[in-house]
Amino acid sequence: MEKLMIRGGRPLRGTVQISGAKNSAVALVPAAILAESEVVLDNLPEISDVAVYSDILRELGATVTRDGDTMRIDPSELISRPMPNGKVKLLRASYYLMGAMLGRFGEAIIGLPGGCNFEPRPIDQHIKGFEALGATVTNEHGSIHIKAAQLCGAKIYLDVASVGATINIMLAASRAQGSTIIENAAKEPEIIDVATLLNAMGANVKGAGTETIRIEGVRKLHGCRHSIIPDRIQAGTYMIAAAATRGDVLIDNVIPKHMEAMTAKLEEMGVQVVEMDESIRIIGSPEYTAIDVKALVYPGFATDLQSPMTTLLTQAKGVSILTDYVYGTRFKHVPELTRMGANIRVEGRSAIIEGGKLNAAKVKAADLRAGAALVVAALTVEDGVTEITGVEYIDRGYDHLVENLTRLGAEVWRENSSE
Ligand SMILES: CC(=O)N[C@H]1[C@@H](OP(=O)(O)OP(=O)(O)OC[C@H]2O[C@@H](n3ccc(=O)[nH]c3=O)[C@H](O)[C@@H]2O)O[C@H](CO)[C@@H](O)[C@@H]1O
Ligand SMILES: C=C(OP(=O)(O)O)C(=O)O
Repeated sequence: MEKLMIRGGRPLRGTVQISGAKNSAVALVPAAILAESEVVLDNLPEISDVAVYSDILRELGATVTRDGDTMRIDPSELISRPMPNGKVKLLRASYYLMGAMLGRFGEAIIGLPGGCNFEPRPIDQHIKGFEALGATVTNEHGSIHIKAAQLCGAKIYLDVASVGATINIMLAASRAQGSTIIENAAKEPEIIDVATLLNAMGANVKGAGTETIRIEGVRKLHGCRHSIIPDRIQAGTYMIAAAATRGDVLIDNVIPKHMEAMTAKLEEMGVQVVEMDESIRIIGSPEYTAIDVKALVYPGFATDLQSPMTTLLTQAKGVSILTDYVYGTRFKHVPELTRMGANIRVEGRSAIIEGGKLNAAKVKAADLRAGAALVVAALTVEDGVTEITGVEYIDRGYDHLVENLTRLGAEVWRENSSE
């Protein structure tokens, strides 16, 4: 195990390149198994979730090679085989194997997903979708068994606009007979990215990015080449880090439209945000105003940025209230920030944050974005070195974190940890 060591107190300055999006990549890699020839994915992030997913595909018989940020997936020799344990337990998005295997083979046996369990994360809407498409779904000893003699298109209303359920249904429905309509679909940009890949593979998906998605099933899907959209959560984290350290950072390879909620909130606090075509410049200020933030589904403020945003709000004058309407108990970063001197209390789904300076401490990342919150916190600390364990969570989603921060002038390094 490793730990991150950060001596803070330096304003971040310079340019950071944002990699492709984790939450697209972990859907696009399994989507490739629906094709019958090679799929090439460009702008792929170098993160552990993607490495684990490529191993899973190899275990299923696909040929997967990676050269820089390009991955080639040849699924022509893929076999249908149960995946109850092992690597599927390491990441949340292994649930996409359910929709992809179901679409390709009409059956799937997949262990319940792992990843960041900051609160119970049900998959009832995924299952409801597979059943509506004609599959029989059972949970046997913690593995989901799904089987369909013939997938048939259906009208599916999602009780919650779930990103995972929307994508999983799109994957299976793209090979079903007839048309599927998903109502109350999630609208996150990653869903559009998956639809773009599927359509390039020969699928017929319309309406992705709106609350109604129509999928006309096709008999076969073929290989293609696709470039993954930039990671809006990584971009948002660097925007927050630049503001928290009172720095001046150009965040490059972003889609500013995806960052609108974050940009609006930063401006409300007093951060200067300059938008360009594919980049955003953040210019920090000595003083920030306390604000209220509500994490919602897209295009609202992203729940995945809620934890690092909590840290930024510790740098504002006065009391801020941050409420998470997506995950009401996603506050594992709060006790660790408190250990660093933050004044935060959690009430229901809200964190109430009183601004003040943070101190160096030994802290533990309990999940990916809790880790990001601690990294930002450590960067603001003026004296001493902060030690962050649980780095394996951070490595799930931040591509070249140490290199990027070092290039921006931060003092950050990895050490072996016995914890
Ligand atoms: C790999 C990936 O893309 N992960 C993202 C995805 O996770 P994930 O797809 O798991 O999140 P969902 O959009 O499904 O969850 C949204 C809400 O719906 C609820 N729900 C979800 C599914 C279900 O069957 N039943 C149900 O009740 C969840 O408890 C949660 O309250 O979207 C989340 C919300 O933007 C992000 O935090 C994650 O980073
Ligand atoms: C919660 C996250 O991811 P996952 O759904 O893969 O655990 C995240 O990216 O913040």
